[in-house]
Amino acid sequence: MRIVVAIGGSILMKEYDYKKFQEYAEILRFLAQENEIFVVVGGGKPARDYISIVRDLKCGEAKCDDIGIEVTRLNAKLLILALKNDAYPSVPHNFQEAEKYSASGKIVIMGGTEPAHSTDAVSAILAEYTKADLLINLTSVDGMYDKDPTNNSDAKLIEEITATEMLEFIKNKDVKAGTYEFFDMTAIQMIKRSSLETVIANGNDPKNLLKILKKEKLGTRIIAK
Ligand SMILES: Nc1ncnc2c1ncn2[C@@H]1O[C@H](COP(=O)(O)OP(=O)(O)O)[C@@H](O)[C@H]1O
Ligand SMILES: O=c1ccn([C@@H]2O[C@H](COP(=O)(O)OP(=O)(O)O)[C@@H](O)[C@H]2O)c(=O)[nH]1
Repeated sequence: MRIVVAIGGSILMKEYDYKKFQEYAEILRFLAQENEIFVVVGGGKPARDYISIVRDLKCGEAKCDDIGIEVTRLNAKLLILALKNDAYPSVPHNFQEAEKYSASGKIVIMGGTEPAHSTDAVSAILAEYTKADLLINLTSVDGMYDKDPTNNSDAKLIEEITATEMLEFIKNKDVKAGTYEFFDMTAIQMIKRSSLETVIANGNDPKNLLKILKKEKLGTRIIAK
């Protein structure tokens, strides 16, 4: 299968330590034996720290996004280093390069591409661009909830949701650099228009990737309609 995996920056850069990169490298290496794998890496707290400096410098949101992209690319480079020869050595700047690099047979790891969306959108566009069979979005919570589970103890996990319902749910969310809340509009629109089989799950345990591929009931499944 051809699989695009989005790993939230809040997962890889939670503790600023090598262990999570190493754990993901092992799981991705195993999956790559039977599947074609693309990974899109987010920015996490480092991205937000840099973005806040650019914002304070009054450079505008697009320049904030630009710096955020640089951080996602740095995080992608760290995962490439953890994967050693199993990953393509360069971080693609765009989807054409990502597809070209995958011809090497190695795992392609990318970060952001251009302003005004998040790496969730990059992973959905990449999945459409490469006609992937599955898009997996690994985040810091178990999936999509009916409200932010970090601030609401009574938040309930949504096991299945249509892309249309998701668009309705997030339509008033903030789209400033660094705050593409939970899942961004572009990502959902791509999932819908390309009928991308999509699962959102908790990436704190990399082994959840294996459970998803074994079709275990996990996280939130997005029905692309
Ligand atoms: N409806 C929701 N369902 C799940 N998480 C949500 C929701 N609304 C807001 N969030 C917040 O979104 C966070 C995950 O998004 P984000 O911090 O961007 O992580 P990632 O690094 O995966 O992109 C969660 O920690 C949660 O607090
Ligand atoms: O294609 C992209 C990817 C990322 N970003 C910027 O980089 C930040 C970090 O990316 P993301 O939010 O996806 O990281 P994560 O949510 O995983 O921390 C985003 O908030 C945007 O400001 C962007 O402008 N274009």
